[in-house]
Amino acid sequence: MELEQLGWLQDDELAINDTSTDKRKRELAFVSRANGERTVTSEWALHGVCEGTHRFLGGFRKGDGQENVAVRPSSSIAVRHASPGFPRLPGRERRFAGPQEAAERVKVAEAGKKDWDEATIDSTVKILQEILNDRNRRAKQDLERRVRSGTGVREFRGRCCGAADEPTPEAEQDIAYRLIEDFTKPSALREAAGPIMEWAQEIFGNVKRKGAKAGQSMDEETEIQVMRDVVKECLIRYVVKLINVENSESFAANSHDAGLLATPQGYTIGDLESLDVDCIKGLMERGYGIQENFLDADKTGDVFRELEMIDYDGKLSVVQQQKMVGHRSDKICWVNYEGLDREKQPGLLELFKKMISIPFELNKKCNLYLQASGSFQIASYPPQAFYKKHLDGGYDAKLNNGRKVTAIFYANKDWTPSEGGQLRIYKRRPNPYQLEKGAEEMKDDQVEDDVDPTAGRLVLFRSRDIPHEVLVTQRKRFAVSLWLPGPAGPGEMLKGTRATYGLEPRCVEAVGCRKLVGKLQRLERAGVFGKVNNVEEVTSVLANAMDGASDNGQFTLVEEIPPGTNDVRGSRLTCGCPVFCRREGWATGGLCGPGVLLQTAVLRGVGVGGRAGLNTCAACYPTTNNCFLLDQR
Ligand SMILES: O=C(O)CCC(=O)C(=O)O
Ligand SMILES: [Fe+2]
Repeated sequence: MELEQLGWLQDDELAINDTSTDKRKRELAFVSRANGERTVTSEWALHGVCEGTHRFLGGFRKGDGQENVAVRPSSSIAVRHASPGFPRLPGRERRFAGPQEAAERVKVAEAGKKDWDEATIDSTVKILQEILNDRNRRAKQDLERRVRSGTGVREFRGRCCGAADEPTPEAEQDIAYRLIEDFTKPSALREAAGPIMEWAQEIFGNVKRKGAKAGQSMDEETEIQVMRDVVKECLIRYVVKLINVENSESFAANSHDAGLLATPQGYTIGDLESLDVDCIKGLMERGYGIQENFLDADKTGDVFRELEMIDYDGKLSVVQQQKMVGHRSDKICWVNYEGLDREKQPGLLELFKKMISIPFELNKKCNLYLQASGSFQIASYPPQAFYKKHLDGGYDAKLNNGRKVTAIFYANKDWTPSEGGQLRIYKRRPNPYQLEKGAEEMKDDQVEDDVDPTAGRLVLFRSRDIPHEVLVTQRKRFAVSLWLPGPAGPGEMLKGTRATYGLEPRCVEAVGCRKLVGKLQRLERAGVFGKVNNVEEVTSVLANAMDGASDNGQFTLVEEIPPGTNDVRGSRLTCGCPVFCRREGWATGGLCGPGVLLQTAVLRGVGVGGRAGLNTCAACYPTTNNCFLLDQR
């Protein structure tokens, strides 16, 4: 097996990639440490993504000095000896830096930026470019994966495995593509060169200091390689951070794009506590949630007056599409935040800001992988208008317009049921993933709720799953809608528990996990959703691979967490056991055999004995690579 060092993750942790040509193995990344003998004998962890049905997302760390490490996603990969390129490194437990920490570091580094002279910056930019383009642009691909992780945004076509670097016409339109290109062009790298190099120097200095303390030193060749790896990692992290900031800001500005993942870290445009737990729970469980007073009465009044003005000014028009004739009779226009008049539209400004924040808040609290969005539809339904039953999105190629969640705000004062115009919500249809797993197809849509378009009310629903209509209205009725794009697969369901919606996922460190057969071990960087105590639901916390799409790599179902603590007594550890593993006799009944057993179809419960506990390590978000160093595809 060939191994390639992907780069430094944090001081003394190294990411290693299996570079063998077998595509199924390609994306495995080991996070590892080497001892002086250049063999993996100390603690190691692994994280990875295997393509196809054996994809797994997750990671754990084991603490004994075992030399053979094998992962069996679809075939076995054994790390017997680390690659000769392994540097001598001091050993120390260390967590990965979170984005805040990274941002702090960037800030520190930025402080000294001015001291860099032109010639040094020029040569640094050359080095950075070289790193990005080295070895079939591996660093750039890594950057791309991190930028795109979880977004469902198109992959670069034909780029995998170092294919030709020709962007397709579509790629050029793709926001991720554009941002990556923008932030890696020479002029942008000139700006970033100083901070990145200073940051890298700081980390490198730490590594050396720690090495010296432990009486270890690197030879010159190793030192160069290590520094290069550190620079590469800093470069990628720095650019990812800039792109995330750019992404979140652009949606308070003037973007019409379906954007990148709405990453809550560092989000400052609006607050991320606008939604009630019940509203989120409703969205996750029955497919729709309702929230009153999303905007206060004064601001809602402003919104109403501003909508009246828009209508009065003749800015709204009927939808001309042939297929819509007889199907809807409202008038609409599309507006984004930047298109608003700061003086004359304070209500809509406030509303847009709050609605733009919704995907960021939902991503913080659920596993929906929503993208940022900033294009609002303003609709006016004159008396007798309607919008017949429809879905806003779908799953198959024809219907999938990317929309995952519909958010609608109403500003119509004192609405009474006799005035009609209700949003009629039908029962959530089972999605293809549920059908595949045996859920029953629904023959006819059944009415679930009639929602008055009352002032201050926000409705969220699953665009792909909830049939809905607007009943004939007797009075003019306004609606402000925002569609939040997101991938159809991930996050459609969280399995194993219903108690975790609306709770912030966080990393956990599981101490004292015992596999069914074997000794006490540590389990790190599992994800856990909040601290709750819900006896009714049996499992109160779900800790899993955080991809939300599958049970792959899912580890921990926790039975109870006493209120107000993160300590867990009597948890159960689960992990997947692929059928082939059992066939080949690999199933030793636990997570940590000589082979790491990874889930495909069957889940196994593994007892966790004794002192099992989950301690939060940091509030974090699954797709930001800070606790899961994963590329999520
Ligand atoms: O205005 C509403 O309540 C719903 C409108 C709607 O379904 C749509 O615009 O797709
Ligand atoms: Fe709709």
